[in-house]
Amino acid sequence: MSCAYFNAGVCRSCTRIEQPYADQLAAKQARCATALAEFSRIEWRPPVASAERAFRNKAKMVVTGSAHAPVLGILDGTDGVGGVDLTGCPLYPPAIGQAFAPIKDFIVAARLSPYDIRRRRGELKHVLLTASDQDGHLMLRFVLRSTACLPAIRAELPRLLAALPNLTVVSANIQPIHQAIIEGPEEIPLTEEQTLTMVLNDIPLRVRPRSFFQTNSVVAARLYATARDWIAEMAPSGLWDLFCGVGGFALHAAEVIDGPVAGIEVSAEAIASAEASARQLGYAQVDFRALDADEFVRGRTDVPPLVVVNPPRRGLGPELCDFLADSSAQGLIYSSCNPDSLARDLRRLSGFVPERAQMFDIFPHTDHCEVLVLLVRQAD
Ligand SMILES: C[S@@+](CC[C@H](N)C(=O)[O-])C[C@H]1O[C@@H](n2cnc3c(N)ncnc32)[C@H](O)[C@@H]1O
Repeated sequence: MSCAYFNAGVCRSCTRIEQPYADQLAAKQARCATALAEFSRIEWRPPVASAERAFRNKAKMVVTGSAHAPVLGILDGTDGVGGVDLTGCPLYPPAIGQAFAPIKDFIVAARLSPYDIRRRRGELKHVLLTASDQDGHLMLRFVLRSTACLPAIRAELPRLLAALPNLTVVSANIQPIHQAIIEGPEEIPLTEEQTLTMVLNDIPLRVRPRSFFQTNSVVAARLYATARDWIAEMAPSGLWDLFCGVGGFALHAAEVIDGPVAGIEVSAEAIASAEASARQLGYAQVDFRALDADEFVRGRTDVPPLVVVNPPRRGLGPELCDFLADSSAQGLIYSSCNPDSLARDLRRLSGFVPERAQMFDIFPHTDHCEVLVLLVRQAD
């Protein structure tokens, strides 16, 4: 695949884009297999490929330029003020690509001055845009230094909503800190609707402004469907989904097992979304709770036969690994976005043998990927 931004040397985010996609996939698979080489019983299933373009459901654009001529893209790396326009990035689907021009018009009309990192002046830091694949509905978040320009945003918003009829969720995130972190803790809704529904394998997953959601919906759907198949094969009488987010694994699991399913996640907002999906699907056997995973497991003896875990990049950590190793769980399904922390955790999960793994290319043209591993308790 060819990208004009990469070829011009102005964006190097897709570090592997010059490599033919089949070679990228093989290299990524080899890197995962190398990271887990010590687990010799693993049977690797064929990697799951992505579309090469238009696969990203989320755009995170830094805003630079001026209130009269805003630039949406990335910093140009020179003085921390100049930016590169990336609105034609081929990773975005049409629903996202076509929304950038009306959003720029809105920034001009509302006179939102881009945040100037060097002078520490200006208000608008980022524009975050998410699209649902099915209907092209959009969620737009303005990351602002303060609430100062909210009246101007509110005044101009009806015109933006008229220009983008698929724009159903708008919010402002207040990020007063002068740091390279994208989001702050305060989210101010600007539309009544604050949920974007992503339907994956006929399961409605409800994404709110601050929820984690995989950035490649098509490959994420394959990931959840594969986990559901592996769960069905093991036919457990109950299941925990730790780090469940808006409930992707738990809601897929509930389709194929009879017993209780618990989903645990630290974000109360994500849990509210997961509960709403369970209600919509009529799944009374699924119980979602907003808790820290370590806290949830501490002292428990009622561990179900199968546990699904999908932690952030840092992995499970020693406490959770030791708890699971000492528990009565007979199987584990570990979905990881970091083969290194995955390998470290697998080493610590004594008593479990990794038997099967599959790589899902959620992030084409980069070195990142998702790996799903099935671990089975070893007979004494
Ligand atoms: C990689 S995401 C996975 C989300 C979900 N399984 C999915 O498929 O979208 C990791 C999730 O773990 C949550 N998380 C982070 N630390 C946590 C903790 N200590 N306890 C419980 N959940 C946590 C994050 O909020 C995030 O939703």
